[in-house]
Amino acid sequence: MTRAILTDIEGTTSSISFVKDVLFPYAREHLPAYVAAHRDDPEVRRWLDAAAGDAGIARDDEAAIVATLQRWIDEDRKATPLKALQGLIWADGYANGAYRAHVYPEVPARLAAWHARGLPLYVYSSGSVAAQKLFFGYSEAGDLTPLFRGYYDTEIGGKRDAASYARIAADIGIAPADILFLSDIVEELDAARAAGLATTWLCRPPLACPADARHPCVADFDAITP
Ligand SMILES: CSCCC(=O)C(=O)COP(=O)(O)O
Ligand SMILES: [Mg+2]
Repeated sequence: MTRAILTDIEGTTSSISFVKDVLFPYAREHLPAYVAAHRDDPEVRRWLDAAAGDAGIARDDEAAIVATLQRWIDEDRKATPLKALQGLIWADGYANGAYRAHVYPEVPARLAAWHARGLPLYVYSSGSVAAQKLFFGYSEAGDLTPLFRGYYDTEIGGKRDAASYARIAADIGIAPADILFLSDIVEELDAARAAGLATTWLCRPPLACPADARHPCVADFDAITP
């Protein structure tokens, strides 16, 4: 029996295109000026140092760190320091109205219906928790954050690692089998299943569910019956 829902964002609640064609270019463009303006903020410094450590760059070589972060954006690297810095940069774009986060049309009503039924809803995304809260706080459908009980990012572990889902289930305090994980990425669903979670694969049009799909597969949230 489903007692909680854990959802991915990109490709699941929201289009891949919004993340890749709007959010990533915004972060890429504004990264140099943001780092220059905030290099001494403790949180920014922490993530710049972490990125430098991961990349084997001297922590005082700011130009190399910025260039590395921009390359990671181009490669869609799910590196925790990059994701944290992206979240900080995106805050300005949401606040000044440069964009609002895309959500598929049926998603807000379906989340609201599950929430009204008493099903606790959680997010697990490679985007930082701060970025997730901005995303749903400034969505095209308005502020959806009251619908969510909690948020998880890669600080709890990678999305293709079964141990991450075990940690999330333990943190939520619900048996893994009673948590339904929604994602568009089969490797994430495989990892969640390995930890004992129930899974549903979102294959958004123009993609279609393959006949031999190894997870329950749907085209949208209306087809999910938890
Ligand atoms: C929540 S902010 C935008 C999402 C993001 O940065 C990203 O890398 C998407 O990852 P997901 O795990 O939601 O597919
Ligand atoms: Mg996804």
